[in-house]
Parts: sequence; C-alpha cells; structure tokens
Amino acid sequence: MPQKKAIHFGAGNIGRGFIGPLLVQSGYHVVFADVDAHVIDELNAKHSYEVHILDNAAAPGAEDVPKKKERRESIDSVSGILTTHMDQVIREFEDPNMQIVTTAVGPPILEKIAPAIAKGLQGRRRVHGGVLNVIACENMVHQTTLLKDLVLKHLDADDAAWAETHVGWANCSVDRIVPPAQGFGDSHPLDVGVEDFYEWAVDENALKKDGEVQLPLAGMKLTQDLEGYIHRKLFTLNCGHAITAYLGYLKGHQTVDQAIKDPQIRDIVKGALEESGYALVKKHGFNEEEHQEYIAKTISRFENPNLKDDVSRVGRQPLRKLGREDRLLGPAYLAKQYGIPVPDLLRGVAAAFLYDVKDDPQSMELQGEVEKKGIARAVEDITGFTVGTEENETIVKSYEELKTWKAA
Ligand SMILES: NC(=O)c1ccc[n+]([C@@H]2O[C@H](COP(=O)([O-])OP(=O)(O)OC[C@H]3O[C@@H](n4cnc5c(N)ncnc54)[C@H](O)[C@@H]3O)[C@@H](O)[C@H]2O)c1
Ligand SMILES: O=P(O)(O)OC[C@@H](O)[C@@H](O)[C@H](O)[C@H](O)CO
Repeated sequence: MPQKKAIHFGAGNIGRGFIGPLLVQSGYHVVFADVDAHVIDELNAKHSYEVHILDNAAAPGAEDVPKKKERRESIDSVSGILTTHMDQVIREFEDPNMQIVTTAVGPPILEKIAPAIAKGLQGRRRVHGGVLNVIACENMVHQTTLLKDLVLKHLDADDAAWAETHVGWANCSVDRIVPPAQGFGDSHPLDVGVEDFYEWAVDENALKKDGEVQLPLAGMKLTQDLEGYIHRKLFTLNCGHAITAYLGYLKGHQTVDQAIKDPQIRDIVKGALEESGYALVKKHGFNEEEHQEYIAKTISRFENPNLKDDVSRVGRQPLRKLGREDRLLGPAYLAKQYGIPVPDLLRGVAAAFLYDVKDDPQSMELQGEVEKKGIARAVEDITGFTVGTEENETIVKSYEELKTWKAA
C-alpha cells in the first residue's frame, strides 16, 4: 500500500520540531514546503534528522549549573519542495495519498502561501477531488480561518464551493517551545532542540472525517471547545513569555530563562498570569486549582536553561503581539469584561512599547509611532485604550517607570 502523505508549509522550528514529527509518528511521509533552498536541499539529501528533547533538569546540589538531560528522536520519511516551484506544490496536492496540509510559517506569511494552496486545491479537484484537511499551526486565534479566507480569494466561485465541501479547515492551539536550533554541529543542520512538553488541540467539528485520514493523529487532542484551549495557551504561555521577553530585553537579559530568574521580572509575570487567569476562569469555567497548576507549570517551562531561548525570538513582531485578540491585550480586554484590575498585564503592554530592536521591522515601526504621536496617543491607537482612561494612564505611567530599568 502506498504511504500516506502530508504537506507542511514552513520547515522551521515548529515544523521540524513539532508538527512534522507528529505527522511522521502517525505514519505519514512529510513533504516540507519552504523558501529556504538550503533546508530543502538538506531534506532531500538526508531524508531524516533528529529532534533533541532538552529536559529542564537541574544538577543535584548545583542550583545554577543545569544538567543537560537529552533524549533524541529520529525523524525519517521526510522530503522537501520549494514553495516557489508551484508545479511541484500542485503535484503534491494532486497526489491521492496526500491527506493533510499543515503550516507553521508565521501569521504574516499565510497570505504568501495562500496562492500556492489555492492552485494545489484546483489541481486536486480536477484530478480526483479527494477530501483534504488543512490545519494552520500559527500562534493566533482562528489562524486556519484566516488562511481559508486568503485561499478563497484566489478561487473562482465553483472551486471555492468545492473547497468548502471537500476541505476541512480546522483551527487549533499549538504549544511546544522550539527555539532556533543551536549546537548540533554543522553536519546536522536539520536537527532541532525542543522542550519535552507539547500540546496540539484541534477543532474536532471542523475536520473532514470522510476521507482516508485516521483521527486523532499521534499527539493530537480533538476538542469541541477549541476557544478554551486557544485562550488558555495564548493568554498564559504566550502572554507570560512575551512579558518575560520584553522586560528581560529592558534589563539586558539574553535568554528567557535568565530573565525569569530576575525577581522583579518574575513578580510582574506571575502577577500578569494571575490577572489573566482570573479572567480565563470566569470566561471558560476552568477549575481554579488546575489553572493555578497550569500557571506554575508554564513558568517552570520558561526556566528551562537548556533551551537557550533568546528574548528577541520570543519578543519578535511586537505589533502583532499587541493585537486586540493576542496575548497581551486579549487577556486585558477579557479581564475588563469582568471588572478585574490588570496592573501587571498593563506593565507588560508598556514593556512592549519599549522594545526597540533595530532588526525587527515591527519594533522600529512601533518606536516610530511613539516618536511621532507621543506615548499616550500611540497607546490609544495601538491598544484602543483612549487617552484619559485608567488603562491608558496606567500604561503610560508604567512606560515611564520601566524606562528607568533600561537606563540602569
Ligand atoms: N517556535 C515555537 O516555539 C512555536 C511554538 C508554537 C507555535 N509557533 C508558531 O509557529 C509558526 C512558525 O514559528 P517558528 O518558530 O517555527 O518560525 P521559523 O522562522 O523557525 O519557521 C518559519 C519557516 O517558514 C519559512 N517560510 C517563510 N516564508 C515562507 C513561504 N513563503 N513559504 C514557505 N515557507 C516559508 C521559513 O523559511 C522558515 O523555515 C509561528 O506562527 C509561531 O507563532 C512557534
Ligand atoms: O511565535 P510567536 O512570535 O507568536 O511567539 C513567540 C513564543 O512565545 C512562541 O513561539 C512560543 O515559544 C510557543 O508558542 C510555545 O508553544
């Protein structure tokens, strides 16, 4: 029997370190589609690589010297194509063994891969018309719905109607910290280091189950309450992660684990996650005790010294992170609905406004806004908290206070 196949857009950290491996474990041959010719050449030369699971184990009796406990998983049955080679992308979609499409390219790139997916779907309809499932694994609310809307713009009415009925467009929540690979040697450019923890929750109702695909895949949780999973993850893990990164950057810490050890930073991060947590418990009816454990587990994941996760990776694209439904303002607005005060979340927002990394275009755009309009007006335009409101004033006050951290 021919091997079933999946195509995954984005052979980066989360593609090679998380989604690709789960697809391979589920018996799929994974075709990675990327713009990086070096990675694609390596995939086609070696057809395998290793995932290094970097445990958060401290050496007994030596608190500050982490003991590197590492397991390895071998990922075989992989290959690559360049997304710029449209004919190859279309051929993969036309293959009747192709059953799943996943992405991890970053939210701003979804519109760039949409034309290729649209062409692929047209080809598939023409050749055999088999059912397919698409799951975008990006850190945002309703990422697959966004991808679907972008793809449909490239289809005529007939093809769009076919794509509605024959393609499952499933949103998901995707959680595993995977920093850029480091320290595996020049001869292992595809290897990637990951934390042990992972969670992939997928909207069960949106998946097409009438094809060949056997669900759930390895490591996948099917859920009828995806919003709860997405909010819990984005408003806890990503919220605390971003605040740790922005405050860590201000204080000159290089990595997340160094930043979270700083007592001043830790207090604000813990405070923000408590505030966000009260709102999440109200909104989704989570068990309070279990949610406290989730917060504690999240902070312990930040402490993993073996990940060496740079604050600039975690803080990247601050304007995206300041989106109204994203990790900082999402929980702040949710808490507002329940009258929960959020001073530490707003400190985190203020810290994002101080993130001025030259090679991050969004960071520079944000700094430009502050320079042009002044901090209060820039906060109003970006966060929606108008000048004169308590939230705007708290952010501006925190911004001025946190500036002194930078100068120190
Ligand atoms: N790394 C993590 O810890 C993590 C965890 C959960 C979710 N995510 C999400 O996964 C997504 C990817 O993050 P990452 O850390 O893997 O980033 P990454 O930069 O390591 O990977 C992105 C990949 O996309 C490729 N790419 C860029 N443009 C492309 C195009 N037009 N066509 C095809 N490929 C293209 C890049 O070459 C790169 O290989 C993001 O949405 C991120 O929020 C990341
Ligand atoms: O990928 P971003 O830029 O949305 O967020 C940076 C990190 O917080 C993120 O990649 C986490 O490592 C990941 O979400 C863990 O599951």
